[in-house]
Amino acid sequence: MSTSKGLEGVIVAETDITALSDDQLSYVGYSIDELAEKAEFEEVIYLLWYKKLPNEIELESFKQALFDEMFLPEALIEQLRGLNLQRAHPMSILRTAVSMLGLYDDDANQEVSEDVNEREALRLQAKIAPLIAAFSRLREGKEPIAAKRDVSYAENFLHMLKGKPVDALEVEAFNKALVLHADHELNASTFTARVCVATLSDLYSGVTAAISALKGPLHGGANEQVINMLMEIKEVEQAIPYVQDKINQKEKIMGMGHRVYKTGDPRAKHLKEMSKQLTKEKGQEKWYLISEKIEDYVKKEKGLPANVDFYSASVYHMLGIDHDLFTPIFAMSRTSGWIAHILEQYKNNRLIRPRAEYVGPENQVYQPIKERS
Ligand SMILES: CC(=O)SCCNC(=O)CCNC(=O)[C@H](O)C(C)(C)COP(=O)(O)OP(=O)(O)OC[C@H]1O[C@@H](n2cnc3c(N)ncnc32)[C@H](O)[C@@H]1OP(=O)(O)O
Ligand SMILES: O=C([O-])CC(=O)C(=O)O
Repeated sequence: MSTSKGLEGVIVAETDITALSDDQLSYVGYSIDELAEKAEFEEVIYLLWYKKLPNEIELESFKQALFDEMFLPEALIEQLRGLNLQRAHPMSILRTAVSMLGLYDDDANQEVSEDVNEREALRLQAKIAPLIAAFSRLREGKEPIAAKRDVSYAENFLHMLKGKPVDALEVEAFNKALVLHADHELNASTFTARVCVATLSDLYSGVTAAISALKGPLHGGANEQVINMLMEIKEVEQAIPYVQDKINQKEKIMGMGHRVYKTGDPRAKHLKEMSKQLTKEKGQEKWYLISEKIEDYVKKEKGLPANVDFYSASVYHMLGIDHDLFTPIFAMSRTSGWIAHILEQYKNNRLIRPRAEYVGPENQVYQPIKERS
């Protein structure tokens, strides 16, 4: 038996959702560069789930269906109030709350089928937006805000979170971030979701498992670490000494490096441009400039490119979003990709059960407890 640490380079599934090759990324054959510039997040969700871009009528009815589910059961809001909202990390709250959402969906008790999955998928994608917005507001002592009819998913989330008007550039930036985070082949959280549902467990279980995996700082949790780093650095001239010191201490620079991309993450340039525009518009260019200095230095010294988590940090900061909500927002977007992969797994399912090579001691003799050292 041969092993591949971290399953690097091991191909474990065929997929028609997302392709990563030669440091390019596409969803169902559409380049991420084009989607980032032109697509609404709702179109991308539809593309990932149904493998085609919707026409006008299909998109309208999909958006309406999402809007119709964009509310939370009252009982769930009451339960959210009782969680340890001030102290628990929002990713832990989200992990628990998405699991709780499943308690209010009768379909989660049904045997897995195409109809059941489709209804659950829509509900979960719709409700995760008011869910994050609601617990964020509740922890600040504010009441949840209802979704607005006839606005995009991106705008609706910002509306439910902030409860005040957002400008067009903010909506554009947020929509772009949602499009860019929507799917990414067999990253750790998506693989986790697929392992979970390959036992024929339900969609809520798959997404809850995926959220748990996304939370870690080597994966989605890195975006919060990036903003913490920028806040610690504070001034542009401190950027290089700070990173030099980290590298000398053999610490990782968050938001840099990637298991698959070696020359660059194709999503990063779009977020970089958004970061540049937003920081300029808001007169806070230093966050972009600090980021750029770190990126250039780590690329030069370690040959590592910025990943998707790097510039999303300054983008979300410019949108006035609490830093500990950055990873939940990643999860909100990635739910679309997790669901696409869960549906693909169900369609062509086989239990995922690899092997491990045993390297521990052998032929040990059981000793009564009193005789053990
Ligand atoms: C959405 C996402 O999940 S994107 C990734 C988000 N995660 C981060 O940004 C965290 C920082 N980056 C990392 O930890 C890594 O680059 C990962 C986890 C993303 C990829 O890791 P792997 O492919 O497993 O690479 P691994 O961690 O083994 O690193 C290989 C070498 O590069 C170094 N390295 C990798 N990333 C970094 C980094 N960000 N900063 C400094 N050194 C790094 C490692 O120390 C290691 O060096 P060594 O060979 O001298 O020991
Ligand atoms: O693919 C990965 O390993 C991590 C990543 O960039 C993502 O999930 O977006």
